[in-house]
Formats: sequence, C-alpha cells, structure tokens
Amino acid sequence: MAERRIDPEDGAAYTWEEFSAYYAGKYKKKAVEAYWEECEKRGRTRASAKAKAKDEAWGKKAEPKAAPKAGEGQGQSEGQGQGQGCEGEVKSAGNFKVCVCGGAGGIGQPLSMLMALDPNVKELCVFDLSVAMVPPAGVAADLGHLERKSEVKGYVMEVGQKPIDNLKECLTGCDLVLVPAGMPRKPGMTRDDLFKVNADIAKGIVEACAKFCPDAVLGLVVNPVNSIVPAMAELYKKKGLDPLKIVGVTTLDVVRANKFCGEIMNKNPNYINVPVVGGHAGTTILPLFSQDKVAKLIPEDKIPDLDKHVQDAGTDVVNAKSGKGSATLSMAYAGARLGRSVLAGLMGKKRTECAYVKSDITDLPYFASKVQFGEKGVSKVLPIGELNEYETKRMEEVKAQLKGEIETGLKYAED
Ligand SMILES: NC(=O)c1ccc[n+]([C@@H]2O[C@H](COP(=O)([O-])OP(=O)(O)OC[C@H]3O[C@@H](n4cnc5c(N)ncnc54)[C@H](O)[C@@H]3O)[C@@H](O)[C@H]2O)c1
Ligand SMILES: O=C(O)C[C@H](O)C(=O)O
Repeated sequence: MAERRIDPEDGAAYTWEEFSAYYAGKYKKKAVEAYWEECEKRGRTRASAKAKAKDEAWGKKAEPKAAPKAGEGQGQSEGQGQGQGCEGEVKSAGNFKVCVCGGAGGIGQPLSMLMALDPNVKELCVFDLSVAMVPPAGVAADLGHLERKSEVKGYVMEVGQKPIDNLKECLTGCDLVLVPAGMPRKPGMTRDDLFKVNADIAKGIVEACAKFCPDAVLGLVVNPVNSIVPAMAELYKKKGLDPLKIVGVTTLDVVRANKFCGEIMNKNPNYINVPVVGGHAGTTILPLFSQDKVAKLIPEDKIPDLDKHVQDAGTDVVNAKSGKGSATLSMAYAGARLGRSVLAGLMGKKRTECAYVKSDITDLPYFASKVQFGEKGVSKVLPIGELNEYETKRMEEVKAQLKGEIETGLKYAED
C-alpha cells in the first residue's frame, strides 16, 4: 500500500501522488518535496478510512483538498483520529453553524468572509448593531453571492437592546461564535483602556450564548483579551457551564511571530510555528522562538528585538492607521485560522493552536499556551515546554503583568 503522510494543513493523510498533484502549480516542486519530508508518516488513519468509506457509500470519489494553502493559515494537526474515537456525537464535515458577532465591523467583515469560504461552514450568521458601518443584512447579502455552499444570514440589534432578547434564532445551534464586537484602540491608548466598555459588550453576547448555544466554542477577539476572557469564563462557571468554552483569540501573535521569524531567516512562514504564550498585551506576549525548528536558529543577539517586535506589533498597526482602528485584516486571517482549527477539532480531527484560556499549567488561573481542540472544543491545555534562559526571565515579567490584568477580569465577574 502506498505510504500516506499527514498534511498539517488539514490533518488528513495523503499519498505522494495526491499531495504533489494538489500543490503542483501552487509551489515549486522542491518546496512541495521539502514540505512532504516534514509531514508525519502515517498509515491511513481511522478518520480518513472512515471518510473514504463514507465517500464511497455516497458514490463519490474522495474530494480534493478543500482550501488553498497560499494565503491561509495552518493549524498543527496531532494524530488525526488516533486515540480518540470518531464515533459518537462528532459532527460531520461541512455541517457547522458559525456566528460572527460584530460581523459588520473592521475585523468582522473579512472574518465573516473567510468563515463563509470555509468548506465546513453550512450556515454563517453575521450579527451587528444597527449603527454598524454596513447593515449586517448587507454584509450577509454580499457574502451570500460567494460560490460556496454556506448560507449567510444577517442579524441586527438596536443600540441599548440586549442580545439575549434578540439572538435566539441567530445563536441557536451554533457550534462556534467568534466575537470581534467592541471598540478598537486609538493611538496612545492601551488595550486596558477598552476594558469597561468592551466587557459590557462581551457580557451581553456571552449571556445570550449561555442561553442559546451553551455547547458552542466562543472565540473572544475583543480587547483586552487578558481581562475579558477571565471575566466571561467566570460568568460561564457561575452559570454551571464549562469555562473552557471561552477561548481568548491570540492567534495573531503566533501569525506575527512566524512572519517576522520568516523575514529574518529568509524562510517561508508557512513552515514556521512559534508558540506564543502568556497573554495578549505588551510584555505578556511571549514568543517561544526556542521551540520552533527554524526560529531556534535565530542568532541569540537578535531575539530581544524580535520579541519586542511581536509584542509591539498591534501598537505599530494602531499607529500606522492613525486613529482609524487597529489590526483588522491580519486579525481576520488569524481568527479564521483558529476558527478552522476549532471546527476540525469538533469533527474529531485534533488541532493544536495557541489560545488564552482557563489554565493550570502555571500559578496563574488564565494563560495563553498551546491548546488542543477536539470534539467538544478545548480538549487539553498543553504544558509550556522547555524554556531557555532568556525565555525563563521573560516568563517572570509576563506573570507579574498578567496577574493584575486577570484580577481586573475576576473582579468584574464578581460585581
Ligand atoms: N485579539 C486580537 O488579537 C485582536 C486583534 C485586533 C483587534 N482586536 C479587538 O477586536 C475588537 C474589534 O475590532 P475592530 O477593528 O473590528 O472594531 P470595529 O469598530 O471596526 O468593529 C467592531 C464592531 O462591533 C460592533 N459592536 C459593538 N457593540 C456591539 C454589540 N453590543 N453587539 C454586536 N456588535 C457590536 C460594532 O458595531 C462594529 O461593527 C476590538 O476590541 C479590538 O481591540 C483584537
Ligand atoms: O493592538 C490592538 O489594539 C489590537 C490587537 O490587540 C492587536 O494586537 O493588533
């Protein structure tokens, strides 16, 4: 039987013939060969055997790999279907309902587009306020013309109303709710300055999710992530729900670390995956360059500046946009990367991404680290791994800063 290898892009196993045919024309032959060499060898997994059997039962040939690699992110796959039953309540591919709250905003529109393009999304709900720059129904009508199977619906709410009174149809049945609803920074502001206004916005949405889609994974993009995630996760806990359904989206830090590392090392960032741990603001952002096979070759004297570049990247975009918002397009890209991984996990294909969640891997109750997504959302919060001397020192700074930001969130949940 021909050898199959797992493509980290979608976690499925392919023969060299399938793999090279898919990437031919997208990448040079040498790059495809190098990528194949990096892919884990594996006999056909239970999940892919199952998918094939299902396809045959439908009289279909196995579908070609669904999404182009160029311009799209890659979650790391971990032993697709192995050690984890694919039977039971696992949802099948292409059947997910996703909502983007704040879906007509700067991040919301491109994020909605990327999610509408995701072959696993059957229904996409774009929710926003009537004062949004475009009516959500307009965004939905526009996205509804993409030649994809996803059905896109718009939901609008008047300012001052409550999501819990308005979002029953929108949220019921959702598997994933992405939340870029809230105010962005202007030059001179910290993310913390957004706390009160954005926590109130997030609370309204989270309360509605608790009622209408308590099993959904909630990806909170809204800042300050370091405080809003603890606040919302504690609210979930109080309602008897799983606080690990609340996931702080820190994928953009990973995307930036990969990109900047690729620039320095003259390598394709698609082959780099630097874990970024801690939190999502200033010094709490800690890229672990020592843990990636390309990044660990960066000369030691270049690390402090590169680390700072990743920490400051959000502020650099805020300043470059001169008062007209913060990162939107790169954030949408990063959010869609996380979204794809969450949906893959729900389908029974484990994926690993960094995210900021309730955690016991340090002495802080919330922390960003590698997280494994599985059939119910977060299935494992993975340990930080080995740190070098520089990273060990930085970790102390991270914890000192993050502690206070977590407390802000916990206090909000108490009040
Ligand atoms: N986690 C990250 O890495 C990251 C990266 C970039 C931006 N952000 C944050 O994402 C948030 C959104 O940024 P943006 O640039 O898209 O802002 P934006 O102002 O362009 O869009 C926000 C949208 O949220 C909507 N909104 C406000 N209140 C709402 C409510 N109660 N219900 C539904 N929708 C509501 C607004 O109408 C608007 O359309 C900001 O808080 C920003 O700081 C996070
Ligand atoms: O910097 C911001 O305010 C937005 C976001 O957190 C980012 O990192 O780009």
